[in-house]
Amino acid sequence: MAALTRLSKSSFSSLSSLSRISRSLYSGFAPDTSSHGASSYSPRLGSTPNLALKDTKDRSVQWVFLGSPGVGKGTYASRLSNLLGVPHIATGDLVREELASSGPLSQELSEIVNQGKLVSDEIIINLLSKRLEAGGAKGELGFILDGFPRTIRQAEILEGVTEIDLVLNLKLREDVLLEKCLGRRTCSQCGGNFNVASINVKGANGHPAISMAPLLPPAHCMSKLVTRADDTEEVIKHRIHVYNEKSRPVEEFYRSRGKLLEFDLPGGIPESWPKLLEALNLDDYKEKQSAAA
Ligand SMILES: Nc1ncnc2c1ncn2[C@@H]1O[C@H](COP(=O)(O)OP(=O)(O)O)[C@@H](O)[C@H]1O
Repeated sequence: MAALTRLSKSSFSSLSSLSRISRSLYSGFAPDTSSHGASSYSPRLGSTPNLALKDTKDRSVQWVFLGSPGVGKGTYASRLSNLLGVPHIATGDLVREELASSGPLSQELSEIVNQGKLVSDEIIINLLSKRLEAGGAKGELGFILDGFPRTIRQAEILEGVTEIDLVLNLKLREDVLLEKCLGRRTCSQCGGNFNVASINVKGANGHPAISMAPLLPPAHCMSKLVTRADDTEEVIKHRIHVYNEKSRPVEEFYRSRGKLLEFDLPGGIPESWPKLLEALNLDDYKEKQSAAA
């Protein structure tokens, strides 16, 4: 009980700080339609008939990416962030930065992350608030959030402070998720993310066959590849379990608000990226942008 009171008190202060940051982030800036054209953008509604998008004239997109560990949230969020000119904010990256900083939280975080558990809502809200504040100071507008919200409580806090336009739910078979996580590598020098897994899974139980070529690094990164400490088989399985238990309900949270766009990945990047752009009604986005310029 005492812990609950403590959590709600501290979450309240984090919430007001996120709220304050969010307000300062979106007020006082002139809309910049030159780089991202958000004012004219609205996804096709095919698979989500109730998707009701806010008119985003005064700011850029505010999207959330959901999906199990290993599904490719980072890959596609980062590509879309480049395309739309909005920051890709991954709370997993914020946690890893904090871990690497050897700050006061790093020991506590490393134990939680390396066991595949979720960091407390309070810590995550704090890290995210700081990131949004830094972005606000640089004039960032809009965001693509990856890995947040991961609990209903985080979703409620986010809903209390700002409007989310679209929630993209990326989906992939669970056996493929495990292989993909085991194949993840990062270049310790340039920070690039790669995947050495070569996936060829036959169709079974109503699931179609799926093939994904590895995403190999350039030769100069090859000798500098590292594996995340939490990408061991045991920890990945636990993270997938935690996702199903704690984060799956977040899908329903947004589905019931008509904001969820489901996307089944048909394969690797070459097959999935064009189909994703099509699902988001962004397939001719670049052409429209240059025609309007
Ligand atoms: N929104 C969040 N809430 C709680 N913990 C989080 C959140 N985002 C990231 N984390 C922590 O950081 C770890 C790594 O996150 P992430 O890079 O998103 O991994 P993945 O999606 O591959 O599981 C998570 O296992 C969790 O411990």
